[in-house]
Formats: sequence, structure tokens, C-alpha cells
Amino acid sequence: MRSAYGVETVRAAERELMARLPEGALMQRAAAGLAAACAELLGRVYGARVVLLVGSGDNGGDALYAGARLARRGAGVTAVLLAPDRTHAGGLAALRRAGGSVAPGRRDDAGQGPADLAAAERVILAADLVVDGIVGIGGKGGLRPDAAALAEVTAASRAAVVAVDLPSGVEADTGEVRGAAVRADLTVTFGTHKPGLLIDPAREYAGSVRLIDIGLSMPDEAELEALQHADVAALLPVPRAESDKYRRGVVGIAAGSARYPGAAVLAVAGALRGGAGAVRYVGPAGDAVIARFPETLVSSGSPERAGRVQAWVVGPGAGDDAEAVAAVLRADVPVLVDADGLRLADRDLVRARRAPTLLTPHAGEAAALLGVSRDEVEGARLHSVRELAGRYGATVLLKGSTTLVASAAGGVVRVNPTGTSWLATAGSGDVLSGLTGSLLAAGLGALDAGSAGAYLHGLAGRFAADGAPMGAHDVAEEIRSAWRDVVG
Ligand SMILES: NC(=O)C1=CN([C@@H]2O[C@H](COP(=O)(O)OP(=O)(O)OC[C@H]3O[C@@H](n4cnc5c(N)ncnc54)[C@H](OP(=O)(O)O)[C@@H]3O)[C@@H](O)[C@H]2O)[C@@H](O)CC1
Ligand SMILES: Nc1ncnc2c1ncn2[C@@H]1O[C@H](COP(=O)(O)OP(=O)(O)O)[C@@H](O)[C@H]1O
Ligand SMILES: [K+]
Repeated sequence: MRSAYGVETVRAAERELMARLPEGALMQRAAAGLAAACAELLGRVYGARVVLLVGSGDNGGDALYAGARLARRGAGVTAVLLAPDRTHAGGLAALRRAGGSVAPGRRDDAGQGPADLAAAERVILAADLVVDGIVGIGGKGGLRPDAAALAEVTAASRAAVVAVDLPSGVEADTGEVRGAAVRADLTVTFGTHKPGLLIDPAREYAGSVRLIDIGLSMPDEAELEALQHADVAALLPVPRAESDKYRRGVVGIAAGSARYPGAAVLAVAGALRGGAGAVRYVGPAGDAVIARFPETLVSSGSPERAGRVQAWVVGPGAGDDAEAVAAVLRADVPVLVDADGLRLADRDLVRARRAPTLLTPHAGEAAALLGVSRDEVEGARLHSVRELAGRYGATVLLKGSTTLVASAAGGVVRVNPTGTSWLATAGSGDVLSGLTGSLLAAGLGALDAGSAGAYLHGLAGRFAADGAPMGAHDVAEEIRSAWRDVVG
């Protein structure tokens, strides 16, 4: 499990540890890890041109001490100071002792003022490596104009960029990005991941992320967690000697329409690979389903008369069949609502349900349910998924470049670490809904089914794409390889 904690929790852990350590010890641990990561990225430290972007807090202090270490190994290190009079004094002295220099300040202040942007631009454009120590977990709001200008110049440079703790300008707790932010190739983060490093859009700014253990001890329950192979393997159902198809769980798929029969086929394709012992299909696309998957138990008419199931999936390609959605929501078994079903589901009916409900909107569907724009949802995924879960009293899986799963009761939110943007292809969400519904039928809770389903789906997507375009049916084909990879 990979866990992430918000700023308040990090600060508390930091205070607790600092009280037991000599002053400055934590910053030295951070700087040592940072310098080692920079050296690795550079390959050759001796003679490398390194520029430190230094804000007025401890994030800048980390950059200065790391810069001093690189300077001692022969790098040419120049610090660009955003606020010279409030720069971390110990860090600056260490850099100077190691032979590092400071870029000229503004002339109107006799060279003592904040970095002269033209001078800063010259050194940044000539650098091999830029270390972003503008701001870390102490950041508030979007970057201020001087800091934003440095982020923009850095983006124009060909230097490798290493962010200290977080890319400056991203929100540590939410992954939101307001205005300019530094785009890093590598982020070296201290003590624990922060939620923003795992959630887009901030995640994209972070590049790859390296965690440096500085000895912080964090509480058991994280704010955000990402399952890994072993966690998913422990959740996946395995038939026992005494299992039969009914004991393994039957999943019902109420999906597809005369206009969109393919959605039914794809949802069934996912469901057949998700661990349920049987798949029932009910709806107008029975012929298409049976032609492709003869093992499916097909019926038409109302879901209420389709026979017993342990979980329902309703909505993919369903058109305007509001009655089917309502019938499924009245069933006292877990229900996954996707696509058209989300538009047709009555919120009060969802809230009144006693069995688990899992809603699986993409950003556009979530935006419609919340009455905001799609951009607002994509810019604030964590807030959006929590808000929807609260409003509907349901577990919500928000799809997209970062998939998040949140429970109605709050608590930890799961972020999916697998996936690929090749999954942005028509019908791949239908496969996910069938797969995840199958996991619900096999007995997983809504949070676990959602996160294990997204994990397998993301992995299957990577296998199917393997660097080339694919169709949604290819994703369904690869679920079995993904499953084997996870449990193997
Ligand atoms: N946690 C740990 O265990 C450890 C933490 N460590 C390190 O400490 C870092 C936290 O340091 P921190 O608390 O000094 O805050 P930090 O991130 O430097 O930012 C504060 C400065 O930024 C400024 N500023 C704020 N918003 C801004 C904006 N929008 N745009 C521009 N500027 C803005 C703000 O200015 P002010 O508001 O004061 O004018 C203030 O000067 C942490 O990320 C990690 O790197 C490690 O050393 C060791 C272990
Ligand atoms: N940029 C992306 N990166 C990773 N995964 C993505 C991206 N865009 C979409 N996906 C995934 O692809 C699937 C698309 O589902 P959905 O939007 O419902 O499509 P459809 O309705 O065509 O089936 C979801 O699992 C989603 O998380
Ligand atoms: K930073």
C-alpha cells in the first residue's frame, strides 16, 4: 500500500520527531536524500551547472544544503533567491562555504533585492539541472508573480528539473493547480507522499516521485492510499473446493439498448472476467450478447424478473430506460450505476438504499450530477469525488486520468496507480463496470470492488495497449493476464 498524508498530519509528525532530534537534523536528512537523487539524475556531478530556485522557507533551505553537497562534489551551483533577506541562513552559508554563488539581485536595491529575473533567466537557460526549492508544504494559493516567472523560465529551459518535496505551485492536499507551477522530471518528497503527488493535475507536474525516509512516523489511517499488487491479490476472490457457480456470486447486467448493443457486450465481457460464477444479462441486446458470449444467462423484460443475482450493474448504453434503473435500485443487493444510469438514477432512491451502491461517473457525468463544469471536476478531483459520495450517500468511483474511489462515510480515499491514457477509448468504461460489478457479486465491499476493479482494468489497459492504440474489447481480453500478474 502506498499512503499519502495531508499537510496538517505531516506537520504534526514533524513536530513530534523534531522534539527528539538535534536542531536541523531533519533538514540534513532531507538534503542528503535530495542531493543523492540529483547526483543520480545528473550522472556526472563534477562540472555540472546547477541552479537552485530558493524561496524564503525551509523548502529553500533543503535546496541550499543539497546544493552545498553538489558543490563539494565539483558542480557549479548558483542560487536564485526570491527573498534574500529571509533566505534560510544556515543553508546559504553552507552553500557559500562549499563554493556556490548567488545570482545577482535587482539593481535598484544595490544587488541585494530579490533575484533579477533577467539574470535568473540567463543562468536557468544555461543550466543542466534546476532544483525547485521555491515552496513546499508551506505554499498557499497560486505562485506569486516572481515565483511564477521563475517557473515559466524553467519550463523553457532544457535542464532537468528536480522539485523539492512538491513541485512549487501545486496544492499538496488536493492535487489542484492554480496558475503557474513548476514542471518537474523528478520530485523528491520527504517522510510521506502528499495527496497532490498522486492526483492529477498536480501528479503530472511532479514527474516521477521518489520518497526519502526521514524517520517520520505517520498514523495508521492515511488520507489517500494506492493499492499495490499484494493488496489487490489479497482482495480477489478465489473459488474453493466446495464452490459452485451460485456460491461464487451471480452478477446481473442491465445495460445496452437497440441503439447501443455494444455496451451490453462490453459490460458482459468485463463481468465474465471478474470472478462471479455466472453473468445474467437483461435488456434488449440479448442477441448480441449471446452471439459473443454463449455462457451468458440472457433474458428480456424487467430486471425484477431476471432471477436472483448477488449484485447488479445498470446503465452502460442503457438509453432512457429509467424504469430498469429504478427496478435495480429497489433490489436489496449491491448495485453499480454507470453511464446513462447515473442520469436516470433518483438521488433519494439511492440515498434510501441499504445495500452498497457504487456510482462510476467520468468527469463529465460527475459534473452533471454536481451542477458544475467538467473543468471544475477535473481540476478538483478529490473534492468532487468526496462531494458526490456525500450527496448520494454512496461509494463513488470517479474515472479519468486519475481514478479515485471515495466512500459516503468519508475516511480514506483510494487512488488507482495503474492505467494508461490509451484507456481513453469508447467502451472501456463499460468493461470496467462489468468487471467491478462482478467483484461486487463475488462479495467485495464497494470501496474494495471499485479500487480492485480499477486496478485490474488499468493493468489490462496497459497490457492491451503496449504502446499502440486498442479497442475496449482488447482491454477485456487482457483482464485475465492482469489478474494472473497480480496474484502471481
Ligand atoms: N515536514 C518535514 O518533516 C520536513 C520538511 N522539510 C521541508 O520544509 C518544507 C516546509 O517548509 P516551510 O514550512 O518553511 O514552508 P515552505 O514550503 O518553504 O513555504 C513557506 C514559504 O513559501 C512562501 N510562500 C507561500 N506561499 C507561496 C506562494 N503561493 N508563492 C510564493 N511563495 C509562497 C512563504 O512566504 P510568506 O508567506 O512567508 O511571505 C514562505 O516563505 C517542506 O516542504 C520540506 O521541503 C524538510 O526540511 C525536513 C523535514
Ligand atoms: N487520460 C486517461 N488516463 C487514464 N485512464 C483514462 C483516461 N481517460 C479515460 N481513462 C479511463 O478509461 C475509461 C473510460 O471510461 P468512460 O469515460 O466511461 O468511457 P466509455 O463511456 O466510452 O466507456 C475509464 O476507466 C477511465 O478511468
Ligand atoms: K518545491
